[in-house]
Amino acid sequence: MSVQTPAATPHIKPLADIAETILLPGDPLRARFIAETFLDDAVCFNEVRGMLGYTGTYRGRPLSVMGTGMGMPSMGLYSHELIHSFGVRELIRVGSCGTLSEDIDLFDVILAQGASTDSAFLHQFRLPGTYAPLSSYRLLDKAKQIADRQGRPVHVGNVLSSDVFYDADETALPRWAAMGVLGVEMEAAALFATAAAAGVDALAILTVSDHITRGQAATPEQRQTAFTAMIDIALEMA
Ligand SMILES: O=P(O)(O)O[C@H]1O[C@H](CO)[C@@H](O)[C@H]1O
Ligand SMILES: O=c1cc[nH]c(=O)[nH]1
Repeated sequence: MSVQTPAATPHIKPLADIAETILLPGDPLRARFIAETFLDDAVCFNEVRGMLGYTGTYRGRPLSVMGTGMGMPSMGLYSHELIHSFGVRELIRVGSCGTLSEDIDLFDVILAQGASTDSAFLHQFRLPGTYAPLSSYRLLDKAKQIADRQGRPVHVGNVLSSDVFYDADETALPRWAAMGVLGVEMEAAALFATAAAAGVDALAILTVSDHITRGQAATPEQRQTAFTAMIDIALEMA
């Protein structure tokens, strides 16, 4: 199902319909790569601020893909507009992350069951305690089943959505890792909370681009294009 795209929002001027299911990489060039490489009949639906978005089909099913930029505020505003102004119902982040785990290797895939955070983003909901942003169990279970069917091993668990890429406190990440956090990225918690507040489904599928304790890192080109395992799982979610 695709929805008719109404008026523009401050950050999305719809040039075409947006599907009810959307893949959300941080990098708009990764969105373009996914659309041009994997979607049939892909048309660009957004160019505002260079935050490229495309709608096409995958195996005959409508699917959109759009960049979100980096960080919780950016994810917060794009996911809000996609849900509330354009009727998107399933939002699947396809991102990169770092890890400190010796059980996880560069380019491994993590399905984020939950996203802990050091961000103040969740304060807007004024909850009298600590909210645990979770992915949609329906989407998580579906992604795990797709990965199993494809014979792709994945890690499933908690990640950290951090406001800080270059953390002045070098003890922070090891302390999160000691709590079993598998990976660190910068958007999933905002996506999960925004989706939960709106009653729609969200998931984050992450590729490990940095092994922080081993000092390994993907190249900028690999961050744009070499995440095929994650993309193969995400495309089947449509
Ligand atoms: O590769 P993306 O999806 O942008 O995700 C990760 O990469 C960026 C940092 O380099 C942050 O956005 C982080 O969450
Ligand atoms: O937020 C991020 C994303 C990729 N790699 C990291 O180390 N951190």
